[in-house]
Amino acid sequence: MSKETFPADHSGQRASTLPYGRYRPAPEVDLPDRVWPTRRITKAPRWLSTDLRDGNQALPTPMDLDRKTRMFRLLVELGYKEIEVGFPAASETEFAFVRSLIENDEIPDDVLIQVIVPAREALIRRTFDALAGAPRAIAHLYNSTSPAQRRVVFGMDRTEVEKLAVDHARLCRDLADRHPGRIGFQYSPESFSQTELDFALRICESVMDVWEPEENREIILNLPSTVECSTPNVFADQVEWMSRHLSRRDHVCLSLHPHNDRGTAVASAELGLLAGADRVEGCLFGNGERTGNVCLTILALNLMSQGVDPQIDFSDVDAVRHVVETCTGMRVPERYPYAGDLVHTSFSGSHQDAINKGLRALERDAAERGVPRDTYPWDVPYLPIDPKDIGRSYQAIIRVNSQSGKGGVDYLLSTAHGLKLPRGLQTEVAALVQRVTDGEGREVAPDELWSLFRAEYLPAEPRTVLLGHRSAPGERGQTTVKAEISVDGESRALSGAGPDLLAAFADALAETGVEPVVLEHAEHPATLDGTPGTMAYVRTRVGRDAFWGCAFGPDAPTASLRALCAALHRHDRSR
Ligand SMILES: CC(=O)SCCNC(=O)CCNC(=O)[C@H](O)C(C)(C)COP(=O)(O)OP(=O)(O)OC[C@H]1O[C@@H](n2cnc3c(N)ncnc32)[C@H](O)[C@@H]1OP(=O)(O)O
Ligand SMILES: CC(C)C(=O)C(=O)O
Repeated sequence: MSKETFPADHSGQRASTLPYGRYRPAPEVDLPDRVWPTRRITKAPRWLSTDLRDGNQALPTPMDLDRKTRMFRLLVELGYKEIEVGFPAASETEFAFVRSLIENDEIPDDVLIQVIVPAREALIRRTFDALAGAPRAIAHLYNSTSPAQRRVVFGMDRTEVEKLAVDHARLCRDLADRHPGRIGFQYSPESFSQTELDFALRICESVMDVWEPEENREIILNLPSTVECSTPNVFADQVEWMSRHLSRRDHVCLSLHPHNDRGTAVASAELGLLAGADRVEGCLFGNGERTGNVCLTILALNLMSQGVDPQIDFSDVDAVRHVVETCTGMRVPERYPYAGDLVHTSFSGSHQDAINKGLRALERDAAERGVPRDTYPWDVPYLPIDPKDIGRSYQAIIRVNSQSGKGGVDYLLSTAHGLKLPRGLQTEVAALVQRVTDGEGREVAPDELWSLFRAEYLPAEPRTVLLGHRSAPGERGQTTVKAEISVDGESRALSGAGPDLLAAFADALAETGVEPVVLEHAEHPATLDGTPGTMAYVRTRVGRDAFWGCAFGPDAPTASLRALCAALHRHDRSR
């Protein structure tokens, strides 16, 4: 044997020409005793939907009043209790929407609306005008804090940016004090994840000094990864560091606002929760600036998949998706977790086989234990959750193309038509289907699969037709049969004997010049074209070859004898 190492070294993998040297890694957080890695998420966080704000500001065509109202109602129906309804100072539409919610009494008593505003006086005043008459609301103040934003956007140093935040926090407090309803506060050090932690802490503390959180006067500090710029563990360290260092922590709701620039917003949010956050802001299906906000749908269903109640109703995820797609004009991609068209669909044979077996085992185990199938513990390979739990039917779970095997074919024939093909027949039908899928390079739809199966195994006009039969016990435990058949339209009366009915019929058929030997036989109750009866499968050797035949009949004996005729038909056709 060669002494060469395996796998081979990677010297073939060459340095790229990408200018990676322009980019700097995220700074590490000095937190050697971090605790988040050993924690688990055991309850749903507080959720805030920002579909109507961060989601909306990222759309090529922002939602109009009608679409915003439709989205708001959806969010309420789903169970969101904190909803950021807009940026009232941005436009007339945004302002009018907040007014319409308040004036039309659209906000349920247990739902808190939130409005966002930057640290700019005129915009803050306009925002509070929008809230007139609201019994309760959260005013969400933000300003960016990262070194780059301080330098290029504000042209300010740390102290000046801190003053900007404090002055406008004070204005918010003054306006809130004059508001007849109850206005809570949220502050976001925008671009938190790119801000030096000591400065993020300092500015949050200074804002808190103005808002004075205390018992029954919670404030929300929201930590955005405005641009996601590190692996989720670094974000988690940042969150844990803040959570540990913040004063008045008992009166602070620590919130996260992850974006998805690196494609890891969900992981960042989940690790951030482990790190001590209480609340997550995000959007349905991850809508939002650039690559989006963290996806609230995924976060919720990830919780469900771990046995934790997400407290949001995604029991009909496709209906939710429909409303979101209509309101935003965005499409949820096919492979999108939980909600994409293809995420519960399997084309590949080994997956289909395992899913098929897993679903059957689930049905069987649930029935054996007398537990309803829909509450029985889920353990089906390749399906992290039961698609039914989020309102999806099983129709699309298995689709057949050239990557598929017998498990998939069997699944479709059994779920759509109640067939229980014997294993050998499954293999044969899969090969038949493969000739189409491979030969024509395409998928075979369930209806087409059924037509293929019927044309091959359930011939409408077999050469040999069973017209009638009568059986009786014979000598030495044998069964005798008298049968009337027609072969190529010519009627014949036959009789035979054998150890069972099928063998007796095979014996009788010898009179026609064929001598079938029954090798396998199966049958089960079935309904064909709305008629209840029996489906039978018979594998017969004729000469050197063996053929499966299938037939439906009003009773098991008739179906079985017809299945033998169907096998002979296939034998004749093969010659
Ligand atoms: C990360 C986020 O998602 S934050 C939310 C962002 N959302 C939006 O911007 C959507 C709505 N925004 C808008 O409609 C408009 O931007 C408006 C109405 C708010 C403001 O419009 P304009 O007055 O034309 O200002 P513009 O948007 O260009 O803002 C830039 C100005 O605001 C300043 N600014 C930017 N962010 C902030 C902030 N957080 N706090 C205070 N000032 C800020 C900038 O320094 C700049 O000031 P300058 O004009 O003196 O240079
Ligand atoms: C202002 C905040 C919350 C924001 O939208 C962001 O930083 O992405």
